[in-house]
Amino acid sequence: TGSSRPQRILKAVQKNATKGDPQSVISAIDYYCRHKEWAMNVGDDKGLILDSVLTEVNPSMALELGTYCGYSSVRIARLLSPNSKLITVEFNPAFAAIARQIIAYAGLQDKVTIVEGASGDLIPKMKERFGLKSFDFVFLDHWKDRYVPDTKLLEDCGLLRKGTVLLADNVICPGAPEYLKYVRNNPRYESRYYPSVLEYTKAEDGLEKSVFLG
Ligand SMILES: O=C(NC/C=C/[C@H]1O[C@@H](n2cnc3cncnc32)[C@H](O)[C@@H]1O)c1cc([N+](=O)[O-])cc(O)c1O
Ligand SMILES: [Mg+2]
Repeated sequence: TGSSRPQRILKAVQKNATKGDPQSVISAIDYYCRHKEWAMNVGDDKGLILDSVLTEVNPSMALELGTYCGYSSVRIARLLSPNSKLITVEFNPAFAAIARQIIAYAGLQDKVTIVEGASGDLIPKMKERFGLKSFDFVFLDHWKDRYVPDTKLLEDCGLLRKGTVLLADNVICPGAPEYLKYVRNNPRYESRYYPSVLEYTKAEDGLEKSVFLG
């Protein structure tokens, strides 16, 4: 049988990027997915917004839901301060295996922990497993109908603190309408929409940044 799209993305990284250079890994994936084969990475346009929000928050503990090939894990981890960590959750073992190799190729394996499993099962175990109090930053980029239940779960498990920033991909395309309703009409969140485009296309999409007010 042939290769998978994630495997072809890994090959493109190994062929075109420089080991230990996160920016070259990001550029290699963006080039491949823009010119050869589309893939659901947050991409370069929305990636710049992710970078700026992340730099502003400067999280010690970051969480990503939906690793896929690890593109946004690399984008996030490359901007973390020393001793800061990213935990990224992925339930497809094949995708997790590719992401692990791409994150390692970028030289960011010491900053990123990939946890295999379903977010709904793993979130309640995070405190005990990682001895953490709360997350400073959460990037939501997994199945869009999981954004609301997992946000509620993060609240209920005491994993959000006053000021934690949630950043959600695809709130327009494919869309996360229930999530927008949840965070925008909620006194516990201060929400703002960052307009952009769907990765590697001209279609409208954007990121929703929501600050948890405690
Ligand atoms: O569907 C999209 N993303 C879903 C992402 C899914 C990824 O997160 C994992 N996952 C899902 N629920 C999970 C629960 N727990 C753990 N991993 C999970 C899946 O195994 C996959 O690796 C999408 C689609 C488009 N699009 O244009 O169609 C564009 C985008 O930017 C997208 O993000
Ligand atoms: Mg996405």
